[in-house]
Amino acid sequence: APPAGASGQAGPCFAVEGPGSDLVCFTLSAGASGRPEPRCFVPAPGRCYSLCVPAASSVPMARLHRRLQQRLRQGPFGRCRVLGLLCYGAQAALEKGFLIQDPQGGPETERALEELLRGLGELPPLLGVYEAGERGELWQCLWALRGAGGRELLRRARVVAAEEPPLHPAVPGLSHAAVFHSLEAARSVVEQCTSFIPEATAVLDLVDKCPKQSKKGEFPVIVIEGLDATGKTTVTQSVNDSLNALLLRSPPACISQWRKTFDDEPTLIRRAFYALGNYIVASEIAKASTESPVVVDRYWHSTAAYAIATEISGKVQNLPPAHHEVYQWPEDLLKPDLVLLLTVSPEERIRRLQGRGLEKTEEETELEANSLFPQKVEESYKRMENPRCQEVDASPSREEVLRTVLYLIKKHCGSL
Ligand SMILES: Nc1ncnc2c1ncn2[C@@H]1O[C@H](COP(=O)(O)OP(=O)(O)O)[C@@H](O)[C@H]1O
Ligand SMILES: Nc1ccn([C@@H]2O[C@H](COP(=O)(O)OP(=O)(O)O)[C@@H](O)[C@H]2O)c(=O)n1
Repeated sequence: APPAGASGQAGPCFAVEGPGSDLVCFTLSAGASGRPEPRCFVPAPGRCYSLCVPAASSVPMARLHRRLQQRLRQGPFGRCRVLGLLCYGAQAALEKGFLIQDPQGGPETERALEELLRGLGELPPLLGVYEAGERGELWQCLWALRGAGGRELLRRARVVAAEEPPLHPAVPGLSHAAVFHSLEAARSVVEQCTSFIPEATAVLDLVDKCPKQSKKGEFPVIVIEGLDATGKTTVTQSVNDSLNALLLRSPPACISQWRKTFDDEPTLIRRAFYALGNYIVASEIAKASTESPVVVDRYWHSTAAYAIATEISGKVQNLPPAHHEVYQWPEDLLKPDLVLLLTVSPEERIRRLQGRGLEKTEEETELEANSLFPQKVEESYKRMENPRCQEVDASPSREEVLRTVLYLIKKHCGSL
């Protein structure tokens, strides 16, 4: 049965993300009874706060979430621990936000949060304040900020522990917020960005110049996928030489100069950019495959696997189950003949990363630091369907990996 909130109606549930691999879940109860509160997230004698915004696939909300995230890293919040928070529930749509743990308590953090919220415009997010009761029980007060420095208490309810939901709360929203299954869906997100990202117009112009519904030519199209430093560049280049093929990559060169700009944007916008890149590459593949075999370094599977792994916090088991819609190839995107997934052990991958010694992006650093992340990317790759990824052990020597890859290409694509 759904939990009863202070109003007696079905209330929201919350999932605190990290720092461990498990979600800490809680819900609200009007009465004094119920299971014990999840102690772990309120540091005694400190205080704890929450902020949430709708996680709908709306550009303004995605930017608001990003803005809050950036502000919570600065100034008066420096002493606080900020954790991801998902608010989900019986009827309500998913909300995403933050749990802010202030180890010292005191009025400064609350004041700073109020100030932050008042600076956000007309309808700022609600502020949740968590405090211990007389018998050590935990209460959540939900405040709406009003004009002239006032605020209104919307609800006061007991915080009680809840079971982790069978499906990670972010899973149902993935197809709208991070994994795009049509050109139109990705295009409309980037279109909403033209007023504040000038490069968005240039990306859309390039996309609109591509012929719609590109069809593959008669030559085979082979995609090479895998985590960073598994050997994709090495393999694609040598396969290319051996087959006299054309080498393409996603994102394509024509939009690569804007990657940094879009990488700094929230997930919704960032993933829409990479999704559009795949449609541009599709038109390049269509053209090239009428003349020679084509080898592609990363394509839709990368876009989807990285998006899923970044959005789903915690352990590998939190990923959407096999055969979920997020793992299905978009119907309007040109399909390759063969997709090979290069895999190496984590230790070997770190060795290759270090050997290469390039400057690292934020995401790549996370890849190394948080071993759950690459596991989730790789597992997502393995769950992809139609076309699926065929795994290739890429730990042997360069020559041997090339031999295996050429053998598989020959087997699947016939004589070249
Ligand atoms: N089979 C292999 N054995 C040993 N080192 C390899 C092998 N394949 C690639 N490398 C090295 O590992 C590093 C990463 O390879 P690279 O092809 O750049 O990977 P990716 O394109 O997947 O990021 C490079 O320094 C490369 O020379
Ligand atoms: N088709 C693609 C290619 C890259 N990407 C993103 O770009 C990152 C990796 O790109 P990269 O160019 O650094 O990869 P490497 O070929 O250097 O390993 C991933 O973390 C994805 O977030 C994507 O989303 N879709």
